[in-house]
Formats: sequence, C-alpha cells, structure tokens
Amino acid sequence: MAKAKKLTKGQARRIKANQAKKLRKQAEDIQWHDDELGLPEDGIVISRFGQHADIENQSNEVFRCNIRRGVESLVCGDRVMFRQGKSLEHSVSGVIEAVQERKSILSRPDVYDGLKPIAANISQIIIVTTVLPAFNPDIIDRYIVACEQTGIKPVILMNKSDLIDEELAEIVEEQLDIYRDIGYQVYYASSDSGQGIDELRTQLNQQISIFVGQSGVGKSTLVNTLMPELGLHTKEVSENSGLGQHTTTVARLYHFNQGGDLIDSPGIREFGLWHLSPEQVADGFIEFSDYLGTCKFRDCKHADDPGCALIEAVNQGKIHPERLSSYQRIVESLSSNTLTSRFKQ
Ligand SMILES: Nc1nc2c(ncn2[C@@H]2O[C@H](COP(=O)(O)OP(=O)(O)OP(=O)(O)O)[C@@H](O)[C@H]2O)c(=O)[nH]1
Ligand SMILES: [Zn+2]
Repeated sequence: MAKAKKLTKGQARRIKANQAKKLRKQAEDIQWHDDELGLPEDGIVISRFGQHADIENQSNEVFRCNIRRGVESLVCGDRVMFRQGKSLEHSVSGVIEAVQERKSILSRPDVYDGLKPIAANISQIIIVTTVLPAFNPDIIDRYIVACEQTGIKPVILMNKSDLIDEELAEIVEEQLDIYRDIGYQVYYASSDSGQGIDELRTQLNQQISIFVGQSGVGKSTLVNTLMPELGLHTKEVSENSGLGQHTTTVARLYHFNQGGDLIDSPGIREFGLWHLSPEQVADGFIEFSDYLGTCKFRDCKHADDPGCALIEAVNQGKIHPERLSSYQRIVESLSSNTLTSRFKQ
C-alpha cells in the first residue's frame, strides 16, 4: 500500500481555500414560500457574491440572502427590502425582494459587461495623497475627474502629515490651495502622530466613504487607525483559510466606530484610474466649464492652439496654470496609456 504523503503547508492552504470556496457556492438556492418568510424590512448590502448577498438589518444583524429573480445588479451599499426566513435549517436566512433607488453608483470598465457596477450609495470619495513616495497632482486630478463623472463628492486628504517639515509645509499649502480655491475640501492627517484623525472621523460620520489613492500613501494604515478591529479581522481570516481572499477581493461595507461606513476592496481603491476620453477629462476639471466650447477652434486641444479660451483664462488668473498643465499631461498620457495600463489587471 502506498504510504500517505504529508501535505505541504501550501497544499493544505490551497485545499482549505478550495473548500471555503465550495462552501460559499453551496449557499442554497431556495424557492421561498410566502409563509416561510417574515415581514419585509429594510437592509443594506454588506457584500455580494454570486447569487447571494449578506444583508444587515437595522438592528445590525446580518443575513445571508437569496436574491429574487428580477432584482438586478445588486451591489455592496445597495439599500434593499428583504424578508427573513423562518426556518433555521437552511444555509441561507432570507430573501431580497427589491432594491431601493441608488443615490450614486460606482462602476468599473469590464471586458465583457461594458461598465460593471461595483458599489452603490457612496457619498464621498477620500482621495488620499502624501509627500512620500511623492506628491502627485496628476493622480489627484484623475481621481477628481472620476468623482465628477459619478457625481460623488471628492475630499482631498494630505496623509502622513508628520513628514511635512516647515520647508515642505509652504509648498504643500500652495498645492492644496489650488484645490481649496476650486471649492474642494482638504484635510491633513497622520496615523503616526494622530494629527487630524478626529477631524477625519467627523468628516466620515453619517457618510458612506471610500478611500482611494496610490499604493504607499497610507490607506491601509489609516483604515486600521480608524478601525483597529478590522486589521485584526483581515489578518485572522487570511491566516486560517481562503476566506481572507473573499474579504479582500469582494467589495465590503464596514462601520466606523464613531459613525459612518466604509466600502473597501482592491478594485475600489483603484477606482477611476482607467481610460477616459479627453472630453471626459475636460469636464472633470470643473473650473474649466465656463470656458469649454468658447475656444476659437472647435477641435482646440487647449495646448498651444491660437484663440484657446482656457489659455486666456490662465493668463487672466482665472484658471491655475498647474491645473491646465495637469489636464494636458493627463490627456497626453491617455494616448500613451501609461497611467491606465499600470492599473488595469
Ligand atoms: N510617517 C508616516 N508613515 C506612514 C503613515 N501612515 C502610513 N505610513 C507608512 O507608509 C507605508 C505605506 O502604508 P500603507 O498603509 O501600506 O499604504 P497603502 O496606501 O495602503 O498602500 P497599498 O496597500 O499598497 O495600497 C508604510 O510603511 C506605513 O508604515 C503616517 O501617518 N506617517
Ligand atoms: Zn482651447
């Protein structure tokens, strides 16, 4: 008889991960009868996977639910009407009957589906930026363009403020003033020194927020500072099974202790860094709106074209020159596709 081989740690982990995946798939597809269900109640989608979704009701209880046929494109953050199942025998504990109208929708381009919704009812997008690795206004402006397209309010957060010394402070303030002058809210914060964390908590209260920003700007550290229990949770889950992957790849809604919700997933963190048309980019620079369409030539590139209304506005001090340069760099990058390809995958 062949001797049983001992599994390596990696093999064991993979088997566990597959089992967890199977279990999730096995959530039953039940045909509910009316008398098996409780009264309709309001809930919010905490996460959506396959033909099921986890719904939290107003008493903060979570129910894994089937989705009634006809309920379309349910995503994390959706407000729903659902009914609890009375039987405890099933692996599913309710059914979603209807989705309420969305206040906003975040979508990402999908090879097969065109635009694929990923999260609903987000009320603000916290664009996290910092001075280390580098302050990158082009990326901030790209995120702002994406926010303006979805109609969700952007908030700019200068993170790792502990690294800003006196000399840097002046330059940083100058940069941030550009955004303040357009009307955007700007905050400073540091997980290291604690500066600005209370103000940030106030800003998050009563809102559904997402954090976006380049790798290394300190998003995870910030989320852990605001929600220490979440850091622990993610670690535990990813250590003992493949469920960790589930929590990180699927968009999920979390509650901040002091009020407000966070929706997070890697896909959400890269929100907005995909291909845009030059027109969409121009529309996302909201201080350009009075001048767009008034250039001498209809196909004006707003670069060095004669009679360009945007260049004229810059000369008159109505548009900040750095914003016009940033616009030009973003449009250039669209043709070379350097920004988008980095975040595609
Ligand atoms: N000085 C300082 N460093 C910080 C602060 N917050 C985070 N860092 C450091 O910055 C680095 C990156 O932080 P992360 O939280 O992993 O950054 P992230 O934006 O989540 O990065 P990705 O997970 O790659 O998207 C880490 O070495 C942190 O220790 C801060 O407030 N001050
Ligand atoms: Zn022009």
